[in-house]
Formats: sequence, structure tokens, C-alpha cells
Amino acid sequence: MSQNHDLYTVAKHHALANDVLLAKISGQFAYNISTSLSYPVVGDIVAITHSPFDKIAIIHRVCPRKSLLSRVTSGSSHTVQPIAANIDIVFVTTSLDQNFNLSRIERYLSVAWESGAQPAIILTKADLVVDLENKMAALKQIAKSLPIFVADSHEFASLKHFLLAQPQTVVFIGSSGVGKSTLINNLLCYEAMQTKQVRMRDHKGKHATTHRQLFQLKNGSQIIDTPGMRELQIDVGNTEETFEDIALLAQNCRYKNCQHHGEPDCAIFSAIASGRLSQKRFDNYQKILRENKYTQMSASEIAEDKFNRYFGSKSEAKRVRNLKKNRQKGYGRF
Ligand SMILES: Nc1nc2c(ncn2[C@@H]2O[C@H](COP(=O)(O)OP(=O)(O)OP(=O)(O)O)[C@@H](O)[C@H]2O)c(=O)[nH]1
Ligand SMILES: [Zn+2]
Repeated sequence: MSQNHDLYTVAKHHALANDVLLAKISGQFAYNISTSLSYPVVGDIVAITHSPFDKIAIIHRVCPRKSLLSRVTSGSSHTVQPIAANIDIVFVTTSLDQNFNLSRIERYLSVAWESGAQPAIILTKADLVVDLENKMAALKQIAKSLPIFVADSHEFASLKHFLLAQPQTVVFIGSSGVGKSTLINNLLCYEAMQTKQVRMRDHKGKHATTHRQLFQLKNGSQIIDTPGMRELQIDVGNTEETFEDIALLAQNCRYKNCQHHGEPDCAIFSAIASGRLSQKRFDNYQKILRENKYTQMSASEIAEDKFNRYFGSKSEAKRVRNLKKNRQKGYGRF
């Protein structure tokens, strides 16, 4: 089953993820809920009743879970939020380009272990790897005997083989941009995931019903991908060490608090212009800083921050929306 606000989408049969019912929790169930972990979550198996005369079925209870992936919301409330249940494998996904970072993998592995599911590691963007042997040797030190899959967007046969070997429920966790959606799309062989823009809008409650959270492969294996999972960002910890070159450059900016967004005498800007620093590396650095910031924020704060970054302020977005609405009504101009 999967969730969208108060309404849950429940598959009638475990093996038929596309034959679904809409459902909500019963009053009695809601009354007995003691913590946020008691709510049904994507991947849960639930007991329902459904009258043929009602569009919406009733969920009475959640069956015991064999695993539960959760996150601590570190905004104001610090509650534990369930993300997905009954997962067999948590794939810790990381890219083999310059974002390869052992301490980050370790952090994600600890989240995976915590869930009660079996962790495994996927290394993506193998086409960009430099020095695979050394990276693998270092990784094996922390991964011990965990399975490690190496993939890129064209070659992911070993992973596919693994998923097709037996029916299993899997999730992919890892930092933004490591290639999770690309990999899932490839595994599903079609563009099943929403674009980033659509996912942004999910946070605003729009189009939310179109965001599928559970995808089924032909052999019955299921891939869970929820917005909650996307926000399961882990503090990288040693950003400064990884991006020491950028920190050193930034010391030469005219302003101490330079954001490197076009301020005068920005050393980062000059370094990029002269080719001493690649734009891509700087973009990655900023992305990781954002991820770090997100670990300190609640889901709604993250949504708001992303919204503002993409669309400007809410009042600006509202103004644009009203203009559009008026245009549709046939008056006003856009
Ligand atoms: N070179 C290379 N680029 C890749 C590969 N896989 C993905 N990418 C690129 O990496 C970028 C991020 O990929 P996504 O699949 O959106 O990453 P993600 O992990 O789903 O990111 P979030 O949705 O933010 O969590 C895209 O521009 C992809 O085209 C790969 O195997 N090789
Ligand atoms: Zn600067």
C-alpha cells in the first residue's frame, strides 16, 4: 500500500500492485494510534474491509512489520517518521564520480541496518570512475561481506539479475543526484518516475495522486520510492575536507559572507572563469551544503525551501497563479 495524506492506496493482493483500492483508517484505529510509527506507511500489509457500495475501504490494522525504514525529523518536533515498511533490501546508492565518499556510505549503511532490512551497496555512474580498484578496496573495508553492485545508466545487468532472481521489496537511498531515478527508470524499462519538477509540486499537494510510490517488476519484486525517501538525506560530515580547495578559494572573496552568487571580487567566480575550478564541482559542493541544511529541517520546511529556490517566494508564485487563472477565465493578461 502507499499513502497520500489521509488517503491510502491499497493493493488488493500483494502480487498485483496495480489492482488497487482507496482506503482510510477507521476511527477506532485512529483512536488507538499511540505514535507516528503506528500509522500505515508504503509497503505495509493492512487488514481492510470494503463494502461494494463504498468507494473507499476502511483500514483496521497494520500487520506486524519485518522491517521499517524511518527518519528523525530534525525540524522543531524531532519525531520519528516511518518511511517504508517490509523492505527486504535497502540499496545504499552512491556515485563513483567525485562525490564518492566513504563516510557518507557508512552513514547510509547505518540507516539501512537500523531498518531491519538487509543492506547492499550500489555504485552508480561507473562510466565516470577514476581508479575503481582503489575505491573498491577502500569500500570493502567498511562494507565487509555486503553485496556491492557496480552500474551505470547503460550497464546494470548484475543488479537486474539480482532483482529478478526472486521476488523482493527494495528501496534505494542515497544523496540527491547519485542516479537513483535513472537506475529505477532503467530497471523498470520505462519513464515511470516523475520529473523533478513534478516531485516538487507533490510537496505542494498538487498532482500528488499521480506520484506512485511502489513499482512492481514482472517477477513480483517491488521498488519503493517515496518523497520521504528522497528527503532521507544524511549529513555528509566532512564537506570541508572534501571540498577544501573551495574553502581555501573562498577565503579570498572580498566579503567574508560571500555567497558566490555574483558579488563583486568573488574568488570562486574568478576561479571558475579562469578554469581553475570546474562549475560542476562547485555546483556539487553547493548541492551537498543544501543536503546538509535539509537534515536540519522538517519535511515541510524542505518543501518550502525548494519551492522558494525554484519559484521565488510563495507570494510571487501566487501572483503568477492568479494571473494564469484569470487568463483561463478569459480576462486579464499574463
Ligand atoms: N555519467 C552518468 N550520469 C548519470 C548516470 N546515472 C545518472 N546520471 C545523471 O546524474 C544526474 C542525477 O540523476 P538522477 O537519477 O536524477 O539522481 P537521483 O539520485 O534520482 O536524484 P534525486 O532525485 O535528487 O534524489 C542526471 O543528470 C543523470 O542524467 C550514469 O550512470 N552516468
Ligand atoms: Zn565569493
